[in-house]
Amino acid sequence: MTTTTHELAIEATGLRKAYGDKTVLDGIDLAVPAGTVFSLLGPNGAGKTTAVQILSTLVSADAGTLRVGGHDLATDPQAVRAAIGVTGQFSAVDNLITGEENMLLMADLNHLSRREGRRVSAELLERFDLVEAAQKPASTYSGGMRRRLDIAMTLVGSPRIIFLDEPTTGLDPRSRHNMWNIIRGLVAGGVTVFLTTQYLDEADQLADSIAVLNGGKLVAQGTAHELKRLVPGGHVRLRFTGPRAYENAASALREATRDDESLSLQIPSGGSQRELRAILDWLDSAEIEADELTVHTPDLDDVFFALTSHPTTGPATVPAPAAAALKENQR
Ligand SMILES: Nc1ncnc2c1ncn2[C@@H]1O[C@H](COP(=O)(O)OP(=O)(O)OP(=O)(O)O)[C@@H](O)[C@H]1O
Repeated sequence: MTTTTHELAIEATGLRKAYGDKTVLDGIDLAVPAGTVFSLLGPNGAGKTTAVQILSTLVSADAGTLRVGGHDLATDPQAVRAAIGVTGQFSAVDNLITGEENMLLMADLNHLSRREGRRVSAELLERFDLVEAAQKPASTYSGGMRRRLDIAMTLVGSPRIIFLDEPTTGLDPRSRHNMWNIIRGLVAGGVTVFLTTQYLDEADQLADSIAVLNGGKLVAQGTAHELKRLVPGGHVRLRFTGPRAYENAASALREATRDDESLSLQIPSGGSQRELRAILDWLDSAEIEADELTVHTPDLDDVFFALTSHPTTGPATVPAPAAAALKENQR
């Protein structure tokens, strides 16, 4: 790590925003360490894009203390703008001109000299595999190429913080994986990435830290691992080939859920080494042999559904035992 958690690239305290009588962000606190990927998740209309628009100076907040790149958003938006790059759902790519012309236009907007602009454009077109397409109009580009060009254009100004608003929506699996590698490359170079996404596997793959937005509040925050521990659903599954062993095990393991058809038992478990050892020790001492043991941990889909199933109830959607589990986990 080249950074410490003391260096926060993005800091928000009490961020509020309402449109008319609709409160979109109802007092949000965020802390994103420099050089990490932070992912904001939430259902459609939760306010993810609004958060990006505010933090990137495009829209003003109603309240809150906000710092981006060490600069106060209220007093020094110009410095914030110089430190960040934004690629959104509505791309900055001009379809009527070529990829290279788009890049050079960006270089002009960033006040690079003609020579420096050409050098940076060529380097980025190469890095994002767009050299062959560089002389063709952007209107002929595929969705994946357009996103790559969009990010390349964002990087012309060498931002240290990048906001990526749903960067892989609509891309095929290969292009999504390409984009993930690009994001990993950016972070390896020390860039901080603020990512909004509706793809939970994307947050799982990329994010150091994830926050779930629902009903105007952050209903959970933590690593993917911590969030997965918030929801029940983790279990160990024991499968037996013979009905005798199955019945013996079922009558002894009272908390297990039976599946008589597949002769399997499901035991609630967080999947820790200690819990697995206890189950194995118990099987040994009861002289019962399971034919298969599998561990199921909840995935981010389980977490998302559990935390965002009540659109209007706000933070109370985090079940108390789950909140305790997270606290325990963070100790
Ligand atoms: N300029 C605006 N004027 C009025 N309402 C707005 C405006 N911009 C956003 N909203 C409302 O604020 C809410 C949050 O919108 P936002 O686009 O931030 O959500 P989102 O989480 O990014 O959704 P999605 O995943 O669908 O992109 C929505 O109800 C939206 O209709």
